[in-house]
Amino acid sequence: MPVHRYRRAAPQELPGPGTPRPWLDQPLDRAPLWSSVDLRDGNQALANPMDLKRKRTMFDLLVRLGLKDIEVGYPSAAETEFDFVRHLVTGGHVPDDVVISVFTAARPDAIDRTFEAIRGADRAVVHLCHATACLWREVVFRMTPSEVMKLARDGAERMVRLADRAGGDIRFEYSPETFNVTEPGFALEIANTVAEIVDATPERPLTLNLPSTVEMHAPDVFADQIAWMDRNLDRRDAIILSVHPHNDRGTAVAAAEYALAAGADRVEGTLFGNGERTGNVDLVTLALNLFSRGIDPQLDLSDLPAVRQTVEECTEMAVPPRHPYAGDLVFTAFSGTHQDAISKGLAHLRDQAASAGRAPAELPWDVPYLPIDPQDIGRSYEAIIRVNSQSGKGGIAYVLRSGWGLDLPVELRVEFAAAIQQVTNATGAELEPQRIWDAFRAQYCDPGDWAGFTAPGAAPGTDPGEAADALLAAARERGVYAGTDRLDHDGAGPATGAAHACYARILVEDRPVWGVGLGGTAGAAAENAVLSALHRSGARPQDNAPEPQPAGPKEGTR
Ligand SMILES: CC(=O)SCCNC(=O)CCNC(=O)[C@H](O)C(C)(C)COP(=O)(O)OP(=O)(O)OC[C@H]1O[C@@H](n2cnc3c(N)ncnc32)[C@H](O)[C@@H]1OP(=O)(O)O
Ligand SMILES: CC(C)C(=O)C(=O)O
Repeated sequence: MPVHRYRRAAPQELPGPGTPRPWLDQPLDRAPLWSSVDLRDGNQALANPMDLKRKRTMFDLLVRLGLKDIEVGYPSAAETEFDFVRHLVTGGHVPDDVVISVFTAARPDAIDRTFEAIRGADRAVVHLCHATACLWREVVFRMTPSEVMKLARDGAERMVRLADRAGGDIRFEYSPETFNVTEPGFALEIANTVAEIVDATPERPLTLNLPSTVEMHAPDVFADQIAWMDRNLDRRDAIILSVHPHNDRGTAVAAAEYALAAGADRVEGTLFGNGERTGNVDLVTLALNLFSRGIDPQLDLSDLPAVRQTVEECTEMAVPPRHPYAGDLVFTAFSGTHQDAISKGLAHLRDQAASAGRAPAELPWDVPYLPIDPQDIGRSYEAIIRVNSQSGKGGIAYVLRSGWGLDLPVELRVEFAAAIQQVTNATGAELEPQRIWDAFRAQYCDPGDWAGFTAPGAAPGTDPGEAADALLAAARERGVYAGTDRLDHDGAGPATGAAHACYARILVEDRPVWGVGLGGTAGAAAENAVLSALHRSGARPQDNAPEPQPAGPKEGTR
């Protein structure tokens, strides 16, 4: 690896050692101002940029989620971009509490076209942007620092002139693109200059947006850069300090969280982090990180699967299975010990709720391995536990409980889990819940040759213990000597097609054998359980039975 080709970044100097760095030890305690750039930064990174219909779908979604600050496009870049802004402005599609912003490069033609796009708007933000870092100045613009300063000046002055003429409440955003790799003194000077030109005041603040256009530093270094700007800007009270983290190092979320704690007021990002290269900071993750710590994110993410579906349709890109909060697998455990802990945690929550006379959803969430309750964001418990060779009895029992309402006795769980592990070891693949259920029924709920065997004179609806004893007594008449070792009965879930379940362990020549029965009554379930156990034991009813031998039934333990 040619490591010599890369340089270590000089960290941002903050005055004096021991200067407080609240981002290192003070967690966020409120939601920031959110700004979505899905329709601009997200859109410009798509293979097929959104057409008008997809843009509108995305816009409506952002509004529904509660975004009040939405960058809707780059009107001078393409026809669709321009037309979409006109569609929103002339159609009156921007709700009263939402402000749209439009992006422009610092070029006179681009700025003019941007103002054409928002003509007639009651209010809008014009977002001026150009790179400021040395590499961009020298290689891309081929300009000196003072020429780049002039680019900013000219752009800002032109915006102010056009805004004066436009009428409406037009405000400004300025982004020194590549801020994070710009010399801090130059970034500060150019930001102060723009704030002065637009005459930023607390009543009409400038949004100063500081991007890590290409994320190059660790999150704490970015936070130091933000803190330094926060502490040194001339008109800090007239500035909405915004960050725009990209995710090249995979730390955009951490960088945004630190930057907010370091003094930023606002964060620009996209849903699920779509954007250039590795993407923009993911607003969903940021918001749900706040939510998971008991802070109202001020965004409605209560139906995250629907949000994801719309975003996938608009971007034509899939959210990966491990994506925080939204991915298919992020609330799923395959591994046995995790499954065991999750199912115990869920049962504990249910028990707590029952004893408090409340619904589980009303209690504080504290379930091992699950940072939030999937149901709080519109996800279900269905896929929490999936079974493969890494799974254990807890997970398998969970599948039968959640899908079929069967709560297996612990010893039966162990036995059945061993059978399932043989299958998963052999196939090396996941076993779907339906196949687990099929295997369970085939193994434990089949009376085989004993089907239709009845105890003479047994009344329907008999008590389960009596029903089992009566059947075993009848079996003795047919030469099969067995006694009940254990009998547990319980309700069964609707998916079983029966109201009752019974788990019978009988002793056949001192050999314990489990059988499971389902039935419309507890007695019928017990009979079916005993018959299945008899069948599993290998014993067959004989027509000419020898003398019956007594067998001592024992009490059930549940
Ligand atoms: C960090 C960001 O995300 S910034 C937003 C980037 N978004 C996009 O690029 C998507 C929209 N597309 C564009 O911007 C297109 O490049 C267009 C259509 C607007 C312009 O296209 P073209 O006029 O053909 O220019 P092209 O993109 O090839 O070249 C860029 C030129 O603009 C200059 N430039 C680049 N960024 C800026 C800027 N922010 N302000 C002023 N000039 C800029 C470059 O130096 C270059 O100048 P040169 O021709 O003198 O060398
Ligand atoms: C325009 C700016 C904010 C940007 O998108 C970036 O620097 O990544």
